[in-house]
Amino acid sequence: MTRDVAVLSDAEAVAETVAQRFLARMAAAQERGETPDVALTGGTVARLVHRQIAAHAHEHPIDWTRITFWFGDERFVAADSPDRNELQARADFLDAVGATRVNAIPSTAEASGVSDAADRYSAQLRSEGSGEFDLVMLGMGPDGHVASLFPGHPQLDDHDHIAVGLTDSPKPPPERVSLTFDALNRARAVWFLVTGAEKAEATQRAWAFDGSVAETPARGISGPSVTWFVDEAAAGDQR
Ligand SMILES: O=C1O[C@H](COP(=O)(O)O)[C@@H](O)[C@H](O)[C@H]1O
Repeated sequence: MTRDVAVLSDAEAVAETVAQRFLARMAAAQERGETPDVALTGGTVARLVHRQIAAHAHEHPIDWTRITFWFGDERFVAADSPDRNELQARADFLDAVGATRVNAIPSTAEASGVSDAADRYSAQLRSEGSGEFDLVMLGMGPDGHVASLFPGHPQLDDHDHIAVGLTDSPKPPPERVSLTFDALNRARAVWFLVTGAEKAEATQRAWAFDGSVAETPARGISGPSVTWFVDEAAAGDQR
């Protein structure tokens, strides 16, 4: 695994940099004749990134109907709940750019519970995914969680599923669905989007030579190419 770190001045700078890199990456993939699979994340900095993508989309020759979007995790709530990562991403950029291949994790309207939603999403990814994400974007919580894989939770050790459900997320809402590490790591590239001083300790643990995935789930990300886009506050002393 290679790990690159880009330390930018603040969250806006992270959003602008990631958006430009994303647009260039998608244009290049399509130039090669590919239809990339991309896993999106929820979270505060992701929303800034998504809005920057919408603002600059017209500068790049991208056919948005030839990118397949997925979600790394989702809150298991009503389809129209503002807590849905999907709805936020649609509002922030997917609808504006005209994305048509948007694979949402089932809501409470479509699945009987988190396990059912996880099983349905796993089946969808198996049948409609290419088998590898071109890009997975991930936020990281102050506790080191990624997607909805939280410290000390059994989902961290699941190697039998593509997606798993949980009903006891320490961050509300409690019912969620998450891709597993095995699924998230089937990616040509993983980009972490991390900003804010409250993330500095978790960032330090994630980058440390030693440490456990149980304490800091971000350490479980081990795709071939991992890039951290962080602001100075999240980088803390490690700049
Ligand atoms: O709940 C979630 O939180 C994380 C991190 O969000 P942030 O606001 O601290 O950046 C996010 O990665 C995840 O997708 C989301 O469901």
